[in-house]
Amino acid sequence: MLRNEGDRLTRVVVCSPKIEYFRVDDLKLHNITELSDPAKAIEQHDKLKSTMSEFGCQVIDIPELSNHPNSVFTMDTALCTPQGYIKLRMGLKTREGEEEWMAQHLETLGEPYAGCIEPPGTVEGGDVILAGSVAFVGCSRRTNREGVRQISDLLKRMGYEVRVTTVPEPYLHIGGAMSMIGPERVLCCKGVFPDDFFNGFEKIEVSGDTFISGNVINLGENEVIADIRNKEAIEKLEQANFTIHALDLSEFVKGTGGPSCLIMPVERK
Ligand SMILES: NC(=[NH2+])NCCC[C@H](N)C(=O)O
Repeated sequence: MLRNEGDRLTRVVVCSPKIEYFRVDDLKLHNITELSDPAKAIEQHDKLKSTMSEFGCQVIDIPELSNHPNSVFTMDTALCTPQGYIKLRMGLKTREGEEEWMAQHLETLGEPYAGCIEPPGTVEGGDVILAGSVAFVGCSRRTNREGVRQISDLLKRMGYEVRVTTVPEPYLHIGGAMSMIGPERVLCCKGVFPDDFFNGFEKIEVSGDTFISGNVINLGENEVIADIRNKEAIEKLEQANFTIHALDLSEFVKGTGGPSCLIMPVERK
């Protein structure tokens, strides 16, 4: 059950890189810029998992989907809501199949099914951020207009006010440019969002010079996980009295992912 990405993280699904993430035939087709170093990637991912466990979050680690190097980026494949999970539909051809794989794992975990995105709609998890009574949705290279229409319908039926914006380059998803950092607080990149987009929320703004400048994992209680290179966000959050777990996630930046792309939050309280 997840109502607000700003709440405390209590249960998460991750997928440790073992074989598939290091076995990429065509980097471009998988939107991966560079092959990562296996030993480093495994160590970095272990640190991510232990940071979440030590915070008190249950971490469920599922095996990679074969021939799907991007399956380590579990964020994108489903959306957990107050009524159960929504099976999404990937916008990148080489990721097709990850939706069904994740749906099966969520079923095993006892998550109720709450709907799905049908063709020709595409929606990736990085483009939907639940924030209590509001849902922030990005229309992007990965989430098309029809996908936005379908996900908006599903979320409105659950009582969400849906706010949609177009995600500009260099961001892949809305989640590269914003993260919830508390129930009514967001970290966001300047110049990306309409002026009234975050009405009712308190903003901490960063200039946003990379595709993941606005991307952190909200653990809850003013604690976040950030990539060590995300200096401006770290500095601003420190000034706001946050505790930052600055992790080196270089091997996943090579795969064009930020910290939150590596987790599928199933429950927040
Ligand atoms: N939510 C995210 N930003 N996920 C990053 C996904 C990266 C992956 N290479 C892709 O292009 O699909």
